[in-house]
Amino acid sequence: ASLRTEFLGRQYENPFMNASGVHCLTIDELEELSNSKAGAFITKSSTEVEREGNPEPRYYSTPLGSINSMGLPNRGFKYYLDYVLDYQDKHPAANTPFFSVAGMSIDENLKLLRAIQDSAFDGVTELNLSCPNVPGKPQLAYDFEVTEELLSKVFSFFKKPLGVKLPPYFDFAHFDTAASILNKFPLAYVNCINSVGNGLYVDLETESVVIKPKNGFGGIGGEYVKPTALANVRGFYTRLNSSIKIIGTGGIRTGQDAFEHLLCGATMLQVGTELYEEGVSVFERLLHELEDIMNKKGYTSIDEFRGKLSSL
Ligand SMILES: CC(C)(C)CCc1c(C(=O)O)[nH]c(=O)[nH]c1=O
Repeated sequence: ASLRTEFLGRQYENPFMNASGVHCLTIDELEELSNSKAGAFITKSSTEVEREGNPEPRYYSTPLGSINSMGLPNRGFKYYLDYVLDYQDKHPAANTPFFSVAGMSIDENLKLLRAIQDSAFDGVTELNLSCPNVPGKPQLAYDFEVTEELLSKVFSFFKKPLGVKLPPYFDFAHFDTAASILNKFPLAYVNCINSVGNGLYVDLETESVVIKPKNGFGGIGGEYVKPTALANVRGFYTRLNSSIKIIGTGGIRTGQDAFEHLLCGATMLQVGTELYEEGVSVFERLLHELEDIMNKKGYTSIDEFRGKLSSL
């Protein structure tokens, strides 16, 4: 079986990549991804100015996944733009890494995207819509009016391939409303899902939370979130114009999880918690496990089953 994947007119050896935020903060980490079996990779969401992020502990592994409140630590926009432009020069034949942006305000997002538009960057840009809104209002992607306003402004000048990273939705009315807004724009893809917001993990022995920021509240990843991730992949796959592709993120720990995301309609697959736990060798394991499942089922390519989930 072949895992070759076409995405936005580019050919990838396989659909696997890191989830933004995991193993992609420094050039060393990015280079390790570049030299791994991952089919593609993406930078940590960046802001204009370097950020230290929240006090530690801010990430905690649990038996079933992870909880994090990193606080958007990153080396600053220029660090990552310099890296991807240098990568383009050094690897002219390879696919350029994806570039993730998470401004702390609408204006900052517009400023960063304008800089990308005006640069020589020829890759794919991911706009993290889990970025904060004005205090007292929910994250951007849960504020439909502001999301539509932002995307209208973005697409008035941004002409390079752009996807959006979405938090999970849990109500069909939200799937419908979000999809009706996203369908208005020439988006390259939606990436479902970001971590499940504001979970809480309790340590029985210490009778305390396990991360310092936000009194222990943080985004949940790993096995906990796979059913929600699959629902969001499927929910948008069945609602969006076929020109808007899906990246599946959330709960991918085995080749089986990867197969399920593809069956629900995903094209690329992002790995977060499992990559954090296992390191970049996770990609070799995942692609072999996915290949084995495809061989057992008699599939020679992913196109034969992508999106073909049956209803009963
Ligand atoms: C939550 C934000 C800090 C606004 C964005 C960065 C981010 C973080 C983070 O840097 O805390 N963690 C996640 O699981 N997803 C994210 O999108």
